[in-house]
Amino acid sequence: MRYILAIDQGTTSTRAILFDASMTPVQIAQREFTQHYPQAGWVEHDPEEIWTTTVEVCRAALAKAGVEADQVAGIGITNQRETTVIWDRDSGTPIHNAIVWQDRRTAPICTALREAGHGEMVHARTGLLLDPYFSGTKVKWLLDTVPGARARADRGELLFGTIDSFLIWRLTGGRIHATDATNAARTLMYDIHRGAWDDEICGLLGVPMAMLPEVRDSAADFGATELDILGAKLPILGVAGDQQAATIGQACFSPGMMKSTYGTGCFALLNTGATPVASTHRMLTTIAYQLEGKPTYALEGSIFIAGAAVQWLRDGLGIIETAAQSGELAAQADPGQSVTLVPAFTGLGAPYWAPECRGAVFGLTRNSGPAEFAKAALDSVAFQTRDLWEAMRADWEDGAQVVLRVDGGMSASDRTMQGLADLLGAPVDRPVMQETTALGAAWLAGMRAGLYPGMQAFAANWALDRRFEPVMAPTDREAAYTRWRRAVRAAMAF
Ligand SMILES: Nc1ncnc2c1ncn2[C@@H]1O[C@H](COP(=O)(O)OP(=O)(O)O)[C@@H](O)[C@H]1O
Ligand SMILES: O=P(O)(O)OC[C@H](O)CO
Repeated sequence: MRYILAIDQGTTSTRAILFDASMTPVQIAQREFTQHYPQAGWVEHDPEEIWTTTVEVCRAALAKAGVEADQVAGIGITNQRETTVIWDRDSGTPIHNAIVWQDRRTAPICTALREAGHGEMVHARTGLLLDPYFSGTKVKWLLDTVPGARARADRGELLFGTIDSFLIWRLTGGRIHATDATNAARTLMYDIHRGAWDDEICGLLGVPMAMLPEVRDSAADFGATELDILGAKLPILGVAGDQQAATIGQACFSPGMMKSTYGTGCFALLNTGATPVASTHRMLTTIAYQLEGKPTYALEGSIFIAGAAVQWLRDGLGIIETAAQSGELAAQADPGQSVTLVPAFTGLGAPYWAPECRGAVFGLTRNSGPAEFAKAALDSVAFQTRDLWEAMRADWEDGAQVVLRVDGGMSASDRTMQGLADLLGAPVDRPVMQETTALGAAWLAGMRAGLYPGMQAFAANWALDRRFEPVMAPTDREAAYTRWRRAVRAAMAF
């Protein structure tokens, strides 16, 4: 029997999932790691902890499955995107903690670039907006702030990478400095049309191009692991950012297919085919995957708070003990109240891009209590998705035909998924296979290894668990959505 090992290095935990030759997950190991919040709005990870948890989970998944490393045909890596690491080329030692995608410290750099009139050029080339979310301004901050960093970077001593690159560098014993096109597309330094790093943007950010990894296809040869790490030299054959890997795992291979993943945040990607679509509604243009040198593009809407609103009910307000209780509590809400939560705890992402905005609750009465807060939190996820849905369908000519597939921890909530279908006025499909992100990475590697089938056979494997059909009256739907839009405007004005 031969296997594929998928590494899923996420924002809060590192996981390894072992898939067998029929693409079935047979074993999983997971480790949470420390979140560092040095100041309000700052989020860091220790790259050494990311590395040690990665090695631990790989070893643990193999050991629990009783599988020897030499039975593994290849490794696929998928990762939290945008999170930025800079390390020393010789020692492999990071010069600072990783700056996480959620970190807002570079908002002033973004404002300065925008005020200097660079926004349109950056958007046209990278498909992204000048927001602290993306890696480029994080690299600039590190080079400007860590003593001696810029001089070392200029001398060619330092390397930049997103988490995939850092893991590839470590796994291959410092031999390969590479990334894939989906991760490169999140850095703010990569021209998604030319498929090349952009020297003008790198110049604006003061990033020497020698620091940047080589960009490869998502299914490609990324070198082999050092023998002593897992007990065999295993080829790394697939790499993709986690939201792109989920798009692949959901088999959204045709234009018009959209996936939305509900974890801490929510990330929706709409496959738009071989031609990039420039958004006029503040969506991002990104690369869904790149195979045999050909990029397939997507429109993306990124929302920072989805399941995190449920965590807030649990940890902040203490009104539920488990995430799953949120649905039961919300079901008890008074239908006569319209309590609306704008969960802008870390600013608002797409389509508002308002890093300074903060959360707000509207429509409270003397009778508003835990049930109304729970309902408002779950509804906020559907409202935010509706914002993306409207923007993407307006951006894309065949918008009326979009098919939506959902996944992520919060898609387990039937109430939230029904609310979503109601608010979109469109069906929502939830697959049987919930490990879509790991599956996407595994498929890239397994296909490259010759163990897994090609795209069409893989797509035929996708199986529906449940379709949620809209049942809400259209007038109620539009009234609710209008209330949400008003609430967002008010929160932003505050
Ligand atoms: N049954 C549920 N109802 C509502 N929210 C849920 C439910 N189960 C999980 N969640 C939420 O989903 C999130 C976890 O999803 P996951 O995909 O593991 O996230 P991530 O990969 O971002 O850590 C948590 O924020 C949690 O609050
Ligand atoms: O690690 P996740 O699942 O929260 O995903 C993070 C995204 O890739 C950020 O863009």
